[in-house]
Amino acid sequence: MKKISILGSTGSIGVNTLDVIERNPDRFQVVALAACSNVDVIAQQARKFRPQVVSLFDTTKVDALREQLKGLGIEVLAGQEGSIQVATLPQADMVVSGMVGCAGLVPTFRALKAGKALALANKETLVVAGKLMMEVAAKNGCPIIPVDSEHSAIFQALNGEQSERIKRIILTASGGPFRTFTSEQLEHVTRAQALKHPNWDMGAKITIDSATMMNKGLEYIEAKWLFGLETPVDILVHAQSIIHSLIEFVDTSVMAQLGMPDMRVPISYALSYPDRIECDLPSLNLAQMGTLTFEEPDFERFPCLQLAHDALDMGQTLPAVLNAANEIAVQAFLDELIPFKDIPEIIRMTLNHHTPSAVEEIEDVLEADRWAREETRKLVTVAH
Ligand SMILES: NC(=O)C1=CN([C@@H]2O[C@H](COP(=O)(O)OP(=O)(O)OC[C@H]3O[C@@H](n4cnc5c(N)ncnc54)[C@H](OP(=O)(O)O)[C@@H]3O)[C@@H](O)[C@H]2O)C=CC1
Ligand SMILES: CC(=O)[C@@H](O)[C@H](O)COP(=O)(O)O
Ligand SMILES: [Mn+2]
Repeated sequence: MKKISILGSTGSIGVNTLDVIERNPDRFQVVALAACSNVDVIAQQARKFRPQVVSLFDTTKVDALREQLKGLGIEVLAGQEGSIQVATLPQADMVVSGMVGCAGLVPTFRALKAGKALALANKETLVVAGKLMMEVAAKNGCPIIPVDSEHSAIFQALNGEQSERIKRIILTASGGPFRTFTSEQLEHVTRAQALKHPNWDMGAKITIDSATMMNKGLEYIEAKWLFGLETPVDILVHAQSIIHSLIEFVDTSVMAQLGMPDMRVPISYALSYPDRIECDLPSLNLAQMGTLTFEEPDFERFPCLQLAHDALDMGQTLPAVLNAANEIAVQAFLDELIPFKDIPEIIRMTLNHHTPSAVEEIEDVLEADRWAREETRKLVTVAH
């Protein structure tokens, strides 16, 4: 029985993870859950899965959660310390990192420090602190099994081969809801349009990231940390999200992983790796699908792609600043304070205002993150 702690249990990744666990009660057991403020959902999850520990980041909500779980013998914790306890619970064999944004960094890092196997969905942790995360995982012998669909595809296609045998990774992108929009059309897109991903049902932040294609920029950085900074990563637009990514090996042979766009597949794989478990989900029917299409990405219409490439190339604190600026700009767009096209502009300005410094420890990342949030908020206020 594999014992699982879930960071971000109330979100899209968390709920899909619990669905996989519920379908496999003989294999997996939930030992701890953490979320931010969603009392009702985490309480309902706790009543159903009976973890030892639950935690809410929002300390003002904890009394309400304690009230709902009274008499069940479940320990209720709060704040970042609570998330860390969920991430490091001695009984947990594996931690699913499914919080959104840099908020997941410290608990995820602490899970690795505690020697936990990591099922990683929270790509932002690798974007902001890839070097530190990979170092601590290597030092403590912790496997990082990617949950992000593209990185799960690459991991599966690699099938244990050495990364040195990879010629290049081909990271697929749906292109998002605005794949065919002109630059002029992008000036007038609405929040509701941006929240309609063509293929995937996900949380709001990543859905907007897909619309700006910052998601692919973040995934480019994520792939570099997971599969080798020297490995070339090309982005290929594939509107149907059926081929989840490909690897070209040095002999030009190409391996791909395909499947219906359903996160329960990469989640099942990460939880059961190196095994595979049966999933009672619809099979891929390529004949019914008919056509799969491929295009080059457009770095002009989707400037976030270039911003992410440049931030990784320049290194130091720039990826952390890129990420924080993106989180604030995306939230400002969701709050209807700025138009869609301001998202990359505001991120670019924040990056330009930043004096990069070395990242030696997590506190350096957190400091850059704090600075960038404040700077971006000022830019949002000016733009509004
Ligand atoms: N959704 C998907 O299909 C995919 C997601 N990912 C990645 O997975 C991560 C999660 O995405 P998704 O599930 O869509 O996001 P959601 O917005 O749906 O869920 C976010 C989760 O994080 C929790 N959370 C947010 N802030 C904090 C905090 N400060 N402390 C503790 N918990 C917090 C939320 O709690 P609460 O509900 O209480 O606010 C919620 O449980 C992201 O990094 C995303 O890029 C990657 C591939 C696919
Ligand atoms: C499901 C998943 O992994 C998301 O990251 C998804 O890939 C988003 O799609 P695009 O960013 O390709 O639009
Ligand atoms: Mn993805």
